[in-house]
Amino acid sequence: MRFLTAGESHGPQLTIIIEGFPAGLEVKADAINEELRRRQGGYGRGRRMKIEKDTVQIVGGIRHGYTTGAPIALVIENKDWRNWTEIMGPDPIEDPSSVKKRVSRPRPGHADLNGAIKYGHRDMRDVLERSSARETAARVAVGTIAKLYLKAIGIEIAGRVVEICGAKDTSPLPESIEVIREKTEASEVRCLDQKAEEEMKKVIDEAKANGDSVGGVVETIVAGAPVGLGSHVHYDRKLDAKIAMAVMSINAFKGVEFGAGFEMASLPGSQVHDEIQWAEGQGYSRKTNRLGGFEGGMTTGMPIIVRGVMKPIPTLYKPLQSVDIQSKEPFSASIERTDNCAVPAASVVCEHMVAWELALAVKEKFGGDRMEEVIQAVKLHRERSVAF
Ligand SMILES: Cc1cc2nc3c(=O)[nH]c(=O)nc-3n(C[C@H](O)[C@H](O)[C@H](O)COP(=O)(O)O)c2cc1C
Ligand SMILES: C=C(O[C@@H]1CC(C(=O)O)=C[C@@H](OP(=O)(O)O)[C@H]1O)C(=O)O
Repeated sequence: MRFLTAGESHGPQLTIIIEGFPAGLEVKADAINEELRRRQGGYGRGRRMKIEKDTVQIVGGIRHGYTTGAPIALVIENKDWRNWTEIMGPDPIEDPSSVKKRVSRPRPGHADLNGAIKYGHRDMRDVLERSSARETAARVAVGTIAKLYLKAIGIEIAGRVVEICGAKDTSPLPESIEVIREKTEASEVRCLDQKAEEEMKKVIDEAKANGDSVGGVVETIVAGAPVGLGSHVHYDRKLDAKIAMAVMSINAFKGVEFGAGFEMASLPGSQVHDEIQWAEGQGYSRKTNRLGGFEGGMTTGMPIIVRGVMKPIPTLYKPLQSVDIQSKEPFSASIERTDNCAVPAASVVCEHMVAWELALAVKEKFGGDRMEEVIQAVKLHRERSVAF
């Protein structure tokens, strides 16, 4: 299974092609739209999100509400495009400077300068249009289909924000994915605890007032993954490593941890490894889940707990020092429309990247051209795991 996306942030649309989902999976546009709505929201977003109202058009591979097994093609329009038609048009224009000045002032922390040097762009718009996290809308659309596929075999996913610039939500995880969803949906920052929410909003407001930006930590929780997704046999078959890559691929993500994560560095083995137990009719489980659902690159059957850290947004209303690539003069970067915190939105993106990697792992282990084949194979594997 694989997917590709194309499209610029201020171009007409995002275009998505996904290959490999079996036939017979129920997919409704509304389900994708609901997840797109979740990604668009969250405290700290900028003016762009007031313009967009992301909705998906299904233009291939799904008929009468079910996948056919053919490649799935999706489109998400950029409503902002109509304000950028001249600047973003594909056709040659006589005098580019009459349309708009080149973007020649790279923002520290964004892709602008590296992309310009690498691809030889004197107008850094040709970098920023594609490096923009606008593309994460496409990933959420793909991830929603992955979530539906996983749900059909008993795997559920939720996400939450655990920190924004030092303001932490230390509340324990509720037992049920449904409760996590309800509580985070009621929160403007997608955390569980109301007091933490107020603190997080405060640090976002303070940063905004100072022309600054903030990052944070998000957590994705997966319940119901069967034992043995992924493999220990080769570096590129370890599922925790693949998930880490998928999470790190989200714009502005700089680190990933599973379970107790970096805290493990200061704990002895007796306080890290999860003791194994067995019960009639239930099979094996762990007494604790400090390893976050993975041993040997394979799922243990315990919930997967993966966290990612997002750096603060690079575009700042109070700009940092940089250099104009035309004049080579130093300057304070020009002020652009921007989010000042996108951690709540990123938590939704993280859920969907994890969903995609799990869907790949399920497909690899269980195969299947039709959904009923997948469902049957997973059921048999679960029964064998309990009886083992
Ligand atoms: C949901 C989301 C929204 C973002 N919004 C902005 C933004 O408004 N302004 C900005 O400069 N960066 C924003 N970013 C971060 C940049 O896209 C990112 O820092 C940039 O692509 C460079 O990539 P890197 O940080 O991974 O190195 C956002 C990231 C995410 C995940
Ligand atoms: C468009 C989205 O996020 C954008 C990500 C982004 C960036 O530099 O990554 C910059 C901003 O775009 P603009 O420059 O148009 O204001 C964000 O709004 C989105 O999430 O849908």
